[in-house]
Amino acid sequence: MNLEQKNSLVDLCKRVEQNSEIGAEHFSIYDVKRGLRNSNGTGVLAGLTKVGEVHGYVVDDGDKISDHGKLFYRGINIFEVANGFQQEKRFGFEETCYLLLFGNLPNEKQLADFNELLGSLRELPEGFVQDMILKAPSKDIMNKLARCVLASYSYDENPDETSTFNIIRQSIELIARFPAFLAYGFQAKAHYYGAESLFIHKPRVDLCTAENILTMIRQDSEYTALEAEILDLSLVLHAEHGGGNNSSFSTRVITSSGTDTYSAIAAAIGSLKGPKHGGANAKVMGMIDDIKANVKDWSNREEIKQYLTKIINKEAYDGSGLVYGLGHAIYTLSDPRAILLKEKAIELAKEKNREDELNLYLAIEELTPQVFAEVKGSEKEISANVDFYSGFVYQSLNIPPELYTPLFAVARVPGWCAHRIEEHLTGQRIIRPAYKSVVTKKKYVPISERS
Ligand SMILES: CC(=O)SCCNC(=O)CCNC(=O)[C@H](O)C(C)(C)COP(=O)(O)OP(=O)(O)OC[C@H]1O[C@@H](n2cnc3c(N)ncnc32)[C@H](O)[C@@H]1OP(=O)(O)O
Ligand SMILES: O=C([O-])CC(=O)C(=O)O
Repeated sequence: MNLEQKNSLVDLCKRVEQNSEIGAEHFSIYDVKRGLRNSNGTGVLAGLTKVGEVHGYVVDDGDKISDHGKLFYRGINIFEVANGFQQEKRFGFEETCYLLLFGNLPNEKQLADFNELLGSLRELPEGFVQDMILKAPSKDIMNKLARCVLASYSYDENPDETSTFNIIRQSIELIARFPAFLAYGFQAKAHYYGAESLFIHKPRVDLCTAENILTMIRQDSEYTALEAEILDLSLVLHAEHGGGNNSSFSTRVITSSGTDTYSAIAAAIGSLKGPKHGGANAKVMGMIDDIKANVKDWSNREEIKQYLTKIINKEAYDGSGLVYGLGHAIYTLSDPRAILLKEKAIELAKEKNREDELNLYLAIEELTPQVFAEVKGSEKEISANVDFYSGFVYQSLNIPPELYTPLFAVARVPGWCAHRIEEHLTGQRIIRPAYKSVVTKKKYVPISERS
């Protein structure tokens, strides 16, 4: 684009800004549920699900009352899910995929068969790595994941059929292949944009999802049992979050049009990438670096508070006014996933000598709600969400930062697929809410008469 074209685009931007102005009063006149939220802060009821349940408050006489967060996968509390497989010293992500997709925990034989099936599907189709990944590397791995999903359409002999069998087949194939999409997308980026040596390790049928990720992203394929165990737990904790989160709702909206699995899952990845959703885990890391660079004494709570005030006042970090990793649409007092990840962060901080850094996270978690209340004069409860400690945990496992949000995507595929299947089986209608037009009616003007 030349300078003249750029300037004319700047003028067009001003025009669209003027033409897009909708006075705040219109939203109350027409009782628009901005962000699909009711006036008391609860979400608009948009559907029914048996996949996941997210509890963050109780409603008493129309008032929203804050509560500690609870998360259920197919009716089972996430704490029980995590304790269950960890106590039995097993990996849990595959069992979680089975639970989310089919509705029940698998017995030993069912889990073994499912693991075998996933193992047999992990390798990418012939030519895929060369043609779809290495020939078009991307600086952003989320973009690469979305493209891998869309490209999978061309490698599927029956991509469009929306029978339950076909959707489940495609879902299992995607769950199996995502670790390779992530690892090879990362290798292509590191090689073509970071001048690193290129290595492509094949997935192994005998390894679980977490182990395959670690083995494929590392040149020496080495990982410790603790690293695999923590990554597996993190995948489990990120696997599902009800039908209303932005990416699962996107999956349901798109599924309701009757389109193919690849289109629906690619859209979900686009949603998850956003900094207010899964992209927040990467934003947290940038924010922590920014705080470290600007707060001289990390143990000085007053200094931290002052900097958080600047962030919320849009005077620091990315100017968005957001303290990333805090706040949630449903959770108020706590996010159960953040509690579990915080436990891991504390363990890892001791082991890796990162306690000073962890103390900074703990201070931000504790002080942000105070600063938020002071600056905004808001009674809204904000607490650490799943994205706050996940980056610290991944960093302690030596996982590169550009993979933090993509790992969230790998984990969420079973959740998205379970919602797609449920929408397909129970939705029955295209999702199509209303938009009230508030534009003044005008006549079409012939081109010769326009100013
Ligand atoms: C996996 C996940 O998606 S978990 C969420 C990950 N996202 C983040 O961590 C980003 C930071 N947090 C946020 O942006 C928000 O808390 C969200 C998007 C997660 C949830 O937002 P909601 O609960 O719907 O709150 P909503 O968007 O209505 O915000 C209400 C007000 O609180 C502010 N607010 C909410 N969270 C924060 C925060 N973390 N820091 C500063 N301000 C915040 C909003 O900017 C808004 O202010 P305004 O009224 O002046 O515009
Ligand atoms: O529920 C939400 O809005 C966001 C979230 O935490 C998730 O999708 O994991």
